[in-house]
Amino acid sequence: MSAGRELVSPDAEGDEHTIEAALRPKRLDEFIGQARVREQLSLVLHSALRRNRPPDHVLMSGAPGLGKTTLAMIIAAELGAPLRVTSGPALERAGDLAAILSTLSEGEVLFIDEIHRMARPAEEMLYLAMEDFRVDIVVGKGPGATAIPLDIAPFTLVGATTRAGLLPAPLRDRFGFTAHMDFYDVGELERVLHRSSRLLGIVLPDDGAREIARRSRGTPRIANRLLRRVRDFAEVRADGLVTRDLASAALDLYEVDAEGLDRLDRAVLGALLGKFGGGPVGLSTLAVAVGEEPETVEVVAEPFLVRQGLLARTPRGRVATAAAWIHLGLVPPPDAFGADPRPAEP
Ligand SMILES: Nc1ncnc2c1ncn2[C@@H]1O[C@H](COP(=O)(O)OP(=O)(O)OP(=O)(O)O)[C@@H](O)[C@H]1O
Repeated sequence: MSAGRELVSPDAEGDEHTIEAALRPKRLDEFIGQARVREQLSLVLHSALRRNRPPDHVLMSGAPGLGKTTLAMIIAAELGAPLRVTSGPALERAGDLAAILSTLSEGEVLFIDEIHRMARPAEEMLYLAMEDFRVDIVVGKGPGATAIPLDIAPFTLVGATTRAGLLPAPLRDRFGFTAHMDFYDVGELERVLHRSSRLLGIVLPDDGAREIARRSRGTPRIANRLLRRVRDFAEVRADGLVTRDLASAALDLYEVDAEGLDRLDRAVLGALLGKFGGGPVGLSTLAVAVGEEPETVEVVAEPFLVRQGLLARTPRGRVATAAAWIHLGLVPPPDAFGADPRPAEP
């Protein structure tokens, strides 16, 4: 993987997990942005605390790196409850989930990341556990198999998914509250950066913070990562002060462009324009053209490109907008998606 690609990938890599843990807000009032989600969640949690009951199960959906894991930890901290963490791909068999559910303590928060990737038998076991705090342990095989019901302690499930649309309806319906996490705006990312720079001991003037925030793809994880790379650059090439010009030079070096597009984003747009005349083209064809998995293009690149108004999803396939042509320094054809249909002024 190239340096540029790693830098703006929204997934955490290597030592980053340790640094992320140190930078995570621990309580709801430290959590920046997502105002609506914060307010809704605060009500859910406080009313549960008043009733002295575990709150409803919570589903969080949104792109990688927006703070879903952080919020799950905050939920447990606000409830004063222990937290158990697992992920959909780790739950291959019903027994994997039964082992966790049967050892939960009362009120514990169970966080399942990537819940849409859980295997079917585990998913079915989860329905009953969420609704009735019960699991059926199947003993034996074939016609002689019997299900032994086992009560489990009332718990709160917090599920996270980058693809809410892939969750089967019976699972989605069992969550009492769904938090839709959106990309952060530049102002919110500036606050994330100021907070992180204080924790990391980096001197970050406002204009430097703004420049990094603008290029962070609306994602706190990327903002924190760019901050560290810009800090390295500032220490080696300057006096450590992260000014706007310095941030801009550092991020140019790392191939993060002025709108925060990374190599994959530019490859997707470049293929769309260069190979398919702006589209429409199907997701898998586009993914093959850039040498990536369709899921990577769909989950990592597309949501940001759509949000930036550079790509549109249409019933006939992916289409580059007029703004995409302009972003890559090209002249959009008159029939480009989103082009102004009026003739130019004489
Ligand atoms: N609202 C926020 N305020 C401050 N920092 C945040 C916020 N949201 C996320 N972060 C920072 O971004 C990093 C990534 O967040 P987190 O791991 O919670 O994302 P995620 O959505 O769970 O990602 P993934 O789905 O890829 O695991 C954390 O280190 C955290 O410090």
